[in-house]
Amino acid sequence: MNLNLKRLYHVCNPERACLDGNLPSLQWRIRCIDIRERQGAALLANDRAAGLIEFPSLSIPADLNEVDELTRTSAAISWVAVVTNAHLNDPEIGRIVRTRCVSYIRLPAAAEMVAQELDRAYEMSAGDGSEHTSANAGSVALIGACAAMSDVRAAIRNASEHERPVTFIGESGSGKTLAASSIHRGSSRREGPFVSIDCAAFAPERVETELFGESGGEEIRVEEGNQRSRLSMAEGGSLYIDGICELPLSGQQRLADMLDTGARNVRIICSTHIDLQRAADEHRLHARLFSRLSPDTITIPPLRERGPDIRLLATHLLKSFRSDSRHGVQGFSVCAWEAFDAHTWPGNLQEMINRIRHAIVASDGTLITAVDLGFDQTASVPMMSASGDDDDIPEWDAVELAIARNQGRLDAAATELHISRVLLARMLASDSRRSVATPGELRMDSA
Ligand SMILES: Nc1ncnc2c1ncn2[C@@H]1O[C@H](COP(=O)(O)OP(=O)(O)OP(=O)(O)O)[C@@H](O)[C@H]1O
Repeated sequence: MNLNLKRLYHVCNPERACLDGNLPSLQWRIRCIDIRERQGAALLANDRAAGLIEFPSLSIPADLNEVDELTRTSAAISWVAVVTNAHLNDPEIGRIVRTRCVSYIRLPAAAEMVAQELDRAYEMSAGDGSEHTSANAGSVALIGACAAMSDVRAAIRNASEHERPVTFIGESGSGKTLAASSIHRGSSRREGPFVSIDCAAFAPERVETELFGESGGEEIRVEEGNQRSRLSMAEGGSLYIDGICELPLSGQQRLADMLDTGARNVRIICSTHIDLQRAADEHRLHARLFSRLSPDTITIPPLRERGPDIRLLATHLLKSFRSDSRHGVQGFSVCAWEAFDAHTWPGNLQEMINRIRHAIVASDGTLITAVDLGFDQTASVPMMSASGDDDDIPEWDAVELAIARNQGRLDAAATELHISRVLLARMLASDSRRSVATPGELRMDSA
């Protein structure tokens, strides 16, 4: 027996369930939960588990109380709803889907898509919580799977192999400091110090001294208190100069001199949120420093342009911080995902971290909602599902004819109607004329 099977609870009315052909059979141990036989008992998920609620097979509204109770009491399971458009417009189903489920699948849905959604839900489930960590996000690797972040990682790897100054360009909170430290950690200087200075944090007359030390002297002491300059602290390692355009031009000139002569054993990494050419044109970047920095720049994309990485990062951050939760937060609800996707993230990763940390403490359930995350409301956000648009739905007369012509065989009828068998089964299950259906053919085997 394969002990590594993933647990899936399939909640449905087995007589009307239509997903049997579309559930992943490999790697999963599926248990069918007959909604008619449940009497309020919670499902205990000591291990990780995903759950699938097949709404089209249920009696609506009769079964909704049971589903509400089940998802409330079995919140350790990552629930995925299977719905039709009509279900999404039902206020009670909409509430359950938005606040208790981590995602939903709109019928018709391809088997691969169902498997993908269940995998994702399973990854989010926490089981007994043994994998909870309280990692500091500042110490984590640069997370991201989108093409732009793959390019960034490749550029970082490349920059780790040479000693030329590198400049990161990106919005506030997008990950420039983390990327700079990644270069240092990947370079031959990794055993040396990684020192940073935020030029915007000092008054213009102060920042140069902080960076280089007292002018004219040994460039060691920056003030009476024996404090060393950042350059001397970074000796043998890397110096990250955050906000290079905020360094006064005289300081930029000194930095260009230093790079020209190679006088210090310090690798220079800079960052700015504006384009270098523009900064030079506007005389915010010294011409000589511009020619030193411009050959090696790496642009960090804003979070709003990273597509699916937004969910990847949110999931990662939640795992990092959820041990702070009083209620054993397990994941995000559908409305939270929708809010994530709709938001423009002006504060980028830093904003996401702040929102998730706040939500973990604020949440009084096991799923974080849009409101927990500090988003105003959820109603205006359009519902989005993992599945694509519906097939063209055939007229009822055509459905009845096709079923009659094929002696009740749904596969053959669906082929004739040019729709998926799932859609046909769903139409039969959800319409009052479903007496034409042959329920026996739609049975879901329990495992
Ligand atoms: N791709 C990523 N994966 C994981 N964590 C990230 C990623 N990018 C940024 N972070 C985290 O987000 C936070 C903000 O990132 P960081 O400080 O590097 O941004 P920044 O661009 O330097 O911000 P600022 O311009 O305000 O200095 C940090 O805690 C960092 O560890």
